[in-house]
Amino acid sequence: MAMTEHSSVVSPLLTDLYQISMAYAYWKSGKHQEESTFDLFFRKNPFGGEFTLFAGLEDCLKFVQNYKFQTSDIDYLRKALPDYIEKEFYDFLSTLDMNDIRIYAMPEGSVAFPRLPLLRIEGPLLKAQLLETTLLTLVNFASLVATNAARFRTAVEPQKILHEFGLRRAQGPDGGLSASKYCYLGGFDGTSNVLAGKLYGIPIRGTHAHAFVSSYQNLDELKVRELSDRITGESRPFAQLCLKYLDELGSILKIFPDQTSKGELAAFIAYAISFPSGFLALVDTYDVLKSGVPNFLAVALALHECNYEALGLRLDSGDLAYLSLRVRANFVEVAQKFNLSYIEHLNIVASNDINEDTLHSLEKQGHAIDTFGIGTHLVTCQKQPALGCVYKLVELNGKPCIKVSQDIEKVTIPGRKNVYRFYDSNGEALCDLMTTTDESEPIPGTRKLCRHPFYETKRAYVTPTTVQTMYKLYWANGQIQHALPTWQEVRIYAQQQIKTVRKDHRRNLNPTPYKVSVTDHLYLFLHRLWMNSVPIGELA
Ligand SMILES: Nc1ncnc2c1ncn2[C@@H]1O[C@H](COP(=O)(O)OP(=O)(O)OP(=O)(O)O)[C@@H](O)[C@H]1O
Ligand SMILES: O=P(O)(O)OC[C@H]1O[C@H](OP(=O)(O)OP(=O)(O)O)[C@H](O)[C@@H]1O
Ligand SMILES: O=C(O)c1cccnc1
Ligand SMILES: [Mg+2]
Repeated sequence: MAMTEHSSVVSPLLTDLYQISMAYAYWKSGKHQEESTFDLFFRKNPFGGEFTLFAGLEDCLKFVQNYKFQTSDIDYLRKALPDYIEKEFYDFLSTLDMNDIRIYAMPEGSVAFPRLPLLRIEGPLLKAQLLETTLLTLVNFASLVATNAARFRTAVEPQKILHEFGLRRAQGPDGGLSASKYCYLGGFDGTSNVLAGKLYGIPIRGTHAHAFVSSYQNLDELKVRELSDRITGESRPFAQLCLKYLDELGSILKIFPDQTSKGELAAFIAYAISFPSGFLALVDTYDVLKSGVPNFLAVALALHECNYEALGLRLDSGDLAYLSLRVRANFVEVAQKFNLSYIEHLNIVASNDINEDTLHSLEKQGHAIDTFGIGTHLVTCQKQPALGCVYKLVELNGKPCIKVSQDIEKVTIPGRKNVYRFYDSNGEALCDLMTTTDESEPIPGTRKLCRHPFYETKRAYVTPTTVQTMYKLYWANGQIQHALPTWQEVRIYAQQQIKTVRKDHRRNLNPTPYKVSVTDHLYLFLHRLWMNSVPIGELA
């Protein structure tokens, strides 16, 4: 399945009023058919980093493919817009489609850098203009949260499992669903969001909450106390077995079996009877080391006697590094005493307000956590709430357009451009080179002058071992031009792309800026146009 389900609110009215106002003014003044090119790009990487993951392309293509003002949309506009809007404009809008628009883009999941167009939109001015806000809203959060997830991913060792638990804290239902989708792209392994699992095929994962533990006061409340042996099918007195093992654990773990919470034990027993092959217990409701872990291990050993293996436990408070190490030490002791080596390797899941800095700190301290469950700070992008993608007109009727600014970073790079990524012999990215579309493609093994777009003295010769052409034509003649990859393939591509970015560009503290350069031809073109666009002052 290439295309995944799409939010139903993504439609032509999901835009800013000024797009429709401009559309009318273009139409009224006879400019609507003029041939335009817009670039969609950002100026600064998020989170103080030096890379961004580009996401949201499939949603953009689906939006363009389904672009149609519904009768109710037109009726609403007639009421909402001024009376003097000519009625023929509404007739024009009601038949509008995006079939003569062309969209060039980087593949979804590409690593992107400032000033590179992520999308290049070409076609009639009115139509290309109408797409601005919706394309931005589809790309900005998707790329931001995917990049956030990728940063969390790089903060931990590759074999660690990351689960996204953010739905309850996300910016509304659509924010939650988008976060689950794009965190998976960024390298998370699963989500607690069940709808995201259904829509996007993301593995759904989860444990249980404190409420399940608190819902039991004591063992008498257990209505079911038996469990059938997985192999023989024979009914076993499961609750009794758990109490027997709890007693044995007293001297091994140096705890008092009578002091563990019996409500907690009852909850674990009930949960294990319900999920004998999927038992993962939340152990911090009362006291992790004196109650939660002994109760958990007692149930795990009883499960073993019934030919099942427990999965692990979750820590949700306290010092996660210290507690995880103590828990692992308990696992090692029990594994040795009972000669059950898998007990040593049971999964330790940690959650509770984890952010990127916590992950880096935990890695430095040393810990025994296998899986991180992360919600709030991941999905709300705590470090930076928005990516600043913009949409700028760069060419009209074959003539380049430039937006000048006092702030050099805000000057747009005019004209239709291509982007090439240069790689060294290790497959690491050296720099990106922007060219005008009439320049020839750079050739691998050939030296090329790469210039900073704005600073004359910053330039270098680069000889790439390989060259990646970053754009593909994705939308033309009213059709998606490439069979789109599956969501799994996009995720794999994103993970491969991140590995091509040198470690010093990826580190979290003061990363080295990646070079985004232009050819000599584009440099001269840009600066000539810039000069011509700025009037010469006169001092009296
Ligand atoms: N070893 C650690 N190093 C750095 N940060 C940690 C470590 N262990 C836990 N944290 C973080 O410290 C914070 C602790 O949260 P908080 O102060 O709310 O305490 P708590 O353990 O949740 O207490 P409570 O029992 O009240 O829930 C969390 O953000 C958690 O991710
Ligand atoms: O901490 P996050 O990264 O957002 O991860 C998700 C959190 O959601 C759940 O509890 P919730 O926060 O609802 O309640 P609690 O903090 O009292 O456990 C869970 O136990 C995690 O703590
Ligand atoms: O499954 C979990 O453990 C979970 C799910 C959502 C939020 N917090 C935890
Ligand atoms: Mg919490």
